Amino acid sequence: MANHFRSSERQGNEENVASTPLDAQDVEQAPLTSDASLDDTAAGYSEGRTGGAHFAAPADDPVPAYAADETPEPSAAPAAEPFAAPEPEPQPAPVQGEGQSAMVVSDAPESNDITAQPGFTSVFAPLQDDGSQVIPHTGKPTISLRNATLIYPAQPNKPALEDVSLDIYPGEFVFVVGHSGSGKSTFLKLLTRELRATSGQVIVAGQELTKLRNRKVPYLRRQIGTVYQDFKLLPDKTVYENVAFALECIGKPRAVIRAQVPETLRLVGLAEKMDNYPDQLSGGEQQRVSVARAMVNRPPLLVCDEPTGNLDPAISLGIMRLLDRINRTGTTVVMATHDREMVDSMRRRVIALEAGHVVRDQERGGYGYYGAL
Ligand SMILES: Nc1ncnc2c1ncn2[C@@H]1O[C@H](COP(=O)(O)OP(=O)(O)OP(=O)(O)O)[C@@H](O)[C@H]1O
Repeated sequence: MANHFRSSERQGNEENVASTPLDAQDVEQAPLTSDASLDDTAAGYSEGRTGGAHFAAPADDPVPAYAADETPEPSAAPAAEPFAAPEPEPQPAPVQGEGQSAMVVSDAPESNDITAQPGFTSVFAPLQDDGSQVIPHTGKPTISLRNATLIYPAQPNKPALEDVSLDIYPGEFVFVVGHSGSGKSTFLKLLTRELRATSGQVIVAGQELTKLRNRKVPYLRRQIGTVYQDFKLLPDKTVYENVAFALECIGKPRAVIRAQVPETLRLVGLAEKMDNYPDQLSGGEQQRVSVARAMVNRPPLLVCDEPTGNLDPAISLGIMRLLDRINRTGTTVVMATHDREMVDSMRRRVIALEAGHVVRDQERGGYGYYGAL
């Protein structure tokens, strides 16, 4: 969606990061409530996981300083709780199928699943389900699709998504899985209104996106943080400037930017690298910058498309810890991924797509069997 957010040209040197402690893990504990500007915006944000974060009313937003289709993924919403959830205790591996909802259409056996083999220890074990991860499906969903279909003009006879109906509630952490080409990215693009559904309804933050006027799209996107596999950092801006840019685009005052950007960079463990350029960072660090950029204005919804796709497992764990903590403050997270091990370890809600259809929607689900992807 952010077509002027160019991909950085190198993925960075992972050795440096692999050997460093997961500093995000430590700094993530730092509360984000120390500056008045954040406190000012705290009203309207609900507390804790079960309540989830609320969307700000678009009408209250200032006029955007950019055109709809030039928008980076600005994020604007009231400040969340500090990202300071306690680390969950390691739990015994959950039973496959536990918590499975009635909506399961198919869930093929996982006989090739190395994670099911005796003695296997996941790098994501620290993120294992702590039993508190099922969000009640009550109240107003953050995301609601009703018979949503998306047909690309280049593929008129093969809908990329067809007749998809589902609800995602505030505070949920939802993995979207499926074969390459199954429709995961298309689904995420419907949520951010990068694409408009061909038919059906897509409601995000109480707005029907198929009817939303283009000029209103920036207001929607302020409330959605986005994280992509290829980071999409601006190579000619420093770490600080990359994060600040998201706030500048939505007209935040300089004083707010000066307070909020360093605080967020501290949160993701990059306080020391504020003046570096993206090509001076490892891949994991670049992704932490993009998480910081997505979260700097505390959006109630975070949409992630393969955020760990370019990272090795140890670095991915650092990013997932960060996203997990963000989710535990009440932010709804929807993440497309091919990372079987991560999904199997975390046991959150899993929505599986096949050829544009939802074939499984499972609480505390596993990755499922998709063969080579
Ligand atoms: N711009 C486009 N024009 C035409 N067809 C498209 C376009 N983008 C995607 N498609 C098709 O839509 C279907 C779904 O693609 P999508 O990118 O959503 O899949 P995906 O599950 O995200 O795949 P991957 O895991 O490889 O990223 C595929 O058949 C793909 O070829």
